Amino acid sequence: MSHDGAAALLEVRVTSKDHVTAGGRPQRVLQDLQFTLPMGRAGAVVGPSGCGKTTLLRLIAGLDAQYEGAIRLPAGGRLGMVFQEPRLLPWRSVVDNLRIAAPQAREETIAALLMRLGLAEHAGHFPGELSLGLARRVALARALAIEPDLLLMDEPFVSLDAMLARELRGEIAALIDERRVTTLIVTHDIREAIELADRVFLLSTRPARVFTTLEIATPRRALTKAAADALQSEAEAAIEAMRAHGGMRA
Ligand SMILES: Nc1ncnc2c1ncn2[C@@H]1O[C@H](COP(=O)(O)OP(=O)(O)OP(=O)(O)O)[C@@H](O)[C@H]1O
Repeated sequence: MSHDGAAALLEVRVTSKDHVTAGGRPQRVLQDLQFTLPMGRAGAVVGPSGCGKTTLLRLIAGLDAQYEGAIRLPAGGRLGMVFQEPRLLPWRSVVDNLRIAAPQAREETIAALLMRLGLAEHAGHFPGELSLGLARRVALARALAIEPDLLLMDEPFVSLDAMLARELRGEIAALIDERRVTTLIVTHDIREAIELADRVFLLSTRPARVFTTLEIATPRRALTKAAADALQSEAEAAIEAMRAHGGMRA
């Protein structure tokens, strides 16, 4: 594998990735999985439960180097990551969590980020005092504080109630537009992906590959319900066709 950062886009080409099962046998999780995402754009990876989405994100983040293929990060190569679990330092306040992650960030930048994400009044709170929704916001603020060249998010709305999830989705969409940060979001929810991304990569069942890419041409803010419905139908038809072929190339 190779993992370097000098491209004008995120380029992912995973020829193969195996995990070892509890019984000690190799299990192919990803095979011939390829996609690209231009700088400043948002991509969403959508796939069935257990198909390998988190595995893919870990390869892109450089947390797992055991794969065949090549991954090139957008120029700069600085990564911000929001995990499913917020993973904040429990013995540090919200503002300290940001300061520690981004020691070079100016105090005003950190204060502005906390304000922007509705966290100003929680700056002195400790992670244990926060709801999951707030902790996710802190994790997002922390990832943005480092001014990443690539922002990776793994199921940022999972386990939030519908209203909170909608609210956070709107915030993230606005932040992506404002900051033009190249963003890759993993989700199992097609509608969520269509509403957030410029490009949606649909993954097959295991071993996962990208079997369809949806281009969301309309600017995010101008996406009408009718246009989102049409894209969702297109995605669902592609998934049906993929399943009908037993996960093989349709
Ligand atoms: N470290 C590991 N060792 C062995 N098997 C693993 C490891 N990590 C993941 N797996 C297996 O690889 C497959 C893909 O897991 P992964 O978590 O990447 O899928 P996912 O699409 O993110 O799932 P979900 O939608 O449930 O979050 C699963 O069968 C999982 O059990």
